[in-house]
Amino acid sequence: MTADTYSLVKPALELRNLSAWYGESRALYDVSLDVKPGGVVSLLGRNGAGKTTIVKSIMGLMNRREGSVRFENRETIGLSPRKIALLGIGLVPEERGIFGTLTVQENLMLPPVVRDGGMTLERIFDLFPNVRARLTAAGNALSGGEQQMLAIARILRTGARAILLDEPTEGLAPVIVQQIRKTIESMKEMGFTILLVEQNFDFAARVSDAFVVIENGRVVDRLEGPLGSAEIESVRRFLSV
Ligand SMILES: Nc1ncnc2c1ncn2[C@@H]1O[C@H](COP(=O)(O)OP(=O)(O)OP(=O)(O)O)[C@@H](O)[C@H]1O
Repeated sequence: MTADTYSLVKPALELRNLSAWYGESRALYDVSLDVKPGGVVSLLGRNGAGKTTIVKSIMGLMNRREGSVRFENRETIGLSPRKIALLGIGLVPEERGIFGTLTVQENLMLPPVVRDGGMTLERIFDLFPNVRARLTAAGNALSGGEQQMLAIARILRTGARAILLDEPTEGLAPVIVQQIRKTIESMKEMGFTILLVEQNFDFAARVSDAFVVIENGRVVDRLEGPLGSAEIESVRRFLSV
């Protein structure tokens, strides 16, 4: 999507004044951001800034959250994580959630289909040939890259239209990171709404339409891509990367 078209499209995922707590401890303060269909928004920020908490809050995984999280015009505050998933939001968590004693095929088929229009296995195997090649392997026999691919692949099968990716490139070799970049680009072309948490700013800068910078549980900056070199420098300085 070009920067011009991106600015005209209505958001699919809209956060307004989202706040969340771990027990008594407040972790998010009035976070507002939009992600459009076919758009990728990256959450940037140092360790402990609150990026994962935003993703967990969108899925309803915090015991207390306030404000508004709308997906395709439906308010999700007050809904259970299961109902939120049924609306078509899928999470690929940082720890990937692959079951080590199940095979790749079993892991792939595990999440329930939530909506029509999920990707067929054939299409998934086109995107992830490694997943097909390893179908009978146990989850714990996979490399980190293969686990990440499987974690993304199984969400695409469910019919989710918005995908929350928490640090998908963490600990992976550059060649795998490039494969994940291609996957995200294909998902964009297919119109998925993607919210990405990334420590790897170079990676995020390449795939994102917009960036939201988080610090101490608050949005401290918003940038629309593609970034100019001055903006890249200032974000880099902020993140100290
Ligand atoms: N289960 C928890 N209980 C209490 N506090 C938590 C919990 N998980 C995270 N926090 C706190 O919430 C704040 C935000 O953490 P969060 O994991 O969202 O940060 P992050 O930006 O995703 O960083 P990282 O890259 O380190 O995962 C931090 O101060 C963290 O210590």
